[in-house]
Amino acid sequence: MLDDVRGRPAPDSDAPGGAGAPIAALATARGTAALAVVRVGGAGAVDLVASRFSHPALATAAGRTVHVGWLRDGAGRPVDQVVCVVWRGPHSSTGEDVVEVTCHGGDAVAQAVLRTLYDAGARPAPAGEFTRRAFLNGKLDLAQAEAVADLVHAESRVGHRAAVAALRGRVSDAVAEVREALVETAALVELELDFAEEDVEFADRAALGALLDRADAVLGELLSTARLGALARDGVRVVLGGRPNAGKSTLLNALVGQDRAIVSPTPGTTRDAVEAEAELGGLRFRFVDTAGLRETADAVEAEGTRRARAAIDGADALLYVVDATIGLDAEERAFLDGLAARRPALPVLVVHNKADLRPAPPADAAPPSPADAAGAAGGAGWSVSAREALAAPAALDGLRGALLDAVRAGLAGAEAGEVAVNERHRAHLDAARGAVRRARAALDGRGGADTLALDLRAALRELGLVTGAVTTEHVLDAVFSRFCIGK
Ligand SMILES: Nc1nc2c(c(=O)[nH]1)N(C=O)[C@@H](CNc1ccc(C(=O)N[C@@H](CCC(=O)O)C(=O)O)cc1)CN2
Ligand SMILES: Nc1nc2c(ncn2[C@@H]2O[C@H](COP(=O)(O)OP(=O)(O)OP(=O)(O)O)[C@@H](O)[C@H]2O)c(=O)[nH]1
Ligand SMILES: [Mg+2]
Repeated sequence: MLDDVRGRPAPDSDAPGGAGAPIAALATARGTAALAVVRVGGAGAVDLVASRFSHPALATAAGRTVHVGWLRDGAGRPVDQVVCVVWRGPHSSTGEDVVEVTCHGGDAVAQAVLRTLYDAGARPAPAGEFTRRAFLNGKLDLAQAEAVADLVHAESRVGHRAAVAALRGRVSDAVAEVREALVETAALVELELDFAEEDVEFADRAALGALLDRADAVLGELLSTARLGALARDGVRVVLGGRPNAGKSTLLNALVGQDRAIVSPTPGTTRDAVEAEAELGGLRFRFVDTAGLRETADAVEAEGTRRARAAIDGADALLYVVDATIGLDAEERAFLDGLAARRPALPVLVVHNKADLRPAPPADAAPPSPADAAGAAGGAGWSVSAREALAAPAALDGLRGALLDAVRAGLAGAEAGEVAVNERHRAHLDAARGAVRRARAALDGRGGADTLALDLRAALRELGLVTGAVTTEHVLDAVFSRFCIGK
């Protein structure tokens, strides 16, 4: 069942610590730090903090004022010297009264401050509760609220930019643009429905078609950013695969500049997948070293090989490492051809390693081009010495650049716009586009205005689910469960 949960009155209870009591939570990370911030929010928040503050006049403080004093526990013992920032609703981040208590950092102080406030009648804030209230009070729409979680979790420059764009309402604005086109279309179509018996066509079908095409185009643009959104949030998973002893583990260590994976001259050294991260072009790359691919009677190594294949199947890109003194054999070419057939969009770079063991190429030999490198089995690939690169990380810059280019090639320029929708948005936008296209087909077939109207309503509902104009408790729980306590 759909319902608009905004504006619904908060559950009422005046009991201290009860459902209507102010909520309190640590807003900063745990652990040793110079300062920690405890947030208290909801009706009565200012009175509650004032009851434990050395200056009781805090209770009548105006919004956006700062007060220095001592927080005392119920027995009057000093807990900490603190700074209180008072926010009066509706001019606060949540729209309600909020007091921020900045105390000294460290777990013992922050916990003592929290205990004092709970003792005074506050109740612990559930995860995401502050942002949920900001949404319910109309301070943020749902896409903006999600951006708050994305901002906090962003681990790369691109992820940060995408979250800032969404917080500023760029996803919501694009959705609103589609929404307006559809509302206009729907109004014209519904008008026609009312007069259906008189067989009057009010709506200019060409104009309706243009509105639907516009909606389809904007939805397409938004959907094209979903892949960037996934990579910005989860990182780019690059698997290092290849024969045993090709130098995969050495290459992993060289790429991330850390001694992460065990290297040895014995083929079959790596068994479990080993992960290490590095930032490249503003994206977080997660490199995954795997067991060498070969038939083996050793049960443990065979399991490693199975995991290696599974890792390749789940990869965003593959660095296929080859010992250049041996080259690619027929079985490997067949494997890479099969992979290219199964996952045509997977960037695959063939890396010819141990170049130091090969005689230097003639001076006039052309350097490998990214186009060659990207071609799977047939490509000339990249020639590197992972071992030498351990001491000279810049030696791999060409390979890094080619990898980044190959990954970016699959993003259709989405990075430039900064907007990057998340998986939840993608599902609703995709459903909305499906409905828009059904509406377009109904229009083209000069089909009944009644199915057209249904399709338009379905599309509008999906758009509403992105921004939270339409929502359910289930959607809100799914969104806000991703938040940390205190957000
Ligand atoms: N100390 C502190 N820093 C913080 C936050 C906070 O709550 N406290 N934020 C937590 O999210 C973020 C800033 N977000 C905020 C969003 C709105 C309002 C606010 O007071 N809005 C009012 C007034 C708007 C205006 O004058 O422009 C309003 O919407 O009515 C405050 C902070 C990040 N930094
Ligand atoms: N000369 C030379 N030796 C290398 C190079 N890269 C790796 N090696 C050596 O090749 C051997 C195997 O290297 P690893 O990195 O363990 O190879 P691997 O592909 O991870 O092997 P498995 O884990 O068994 O699949 C080690 O003795 C490395 O020192 C290189 O660029 N040049
Ligand atoms: Mg290895």
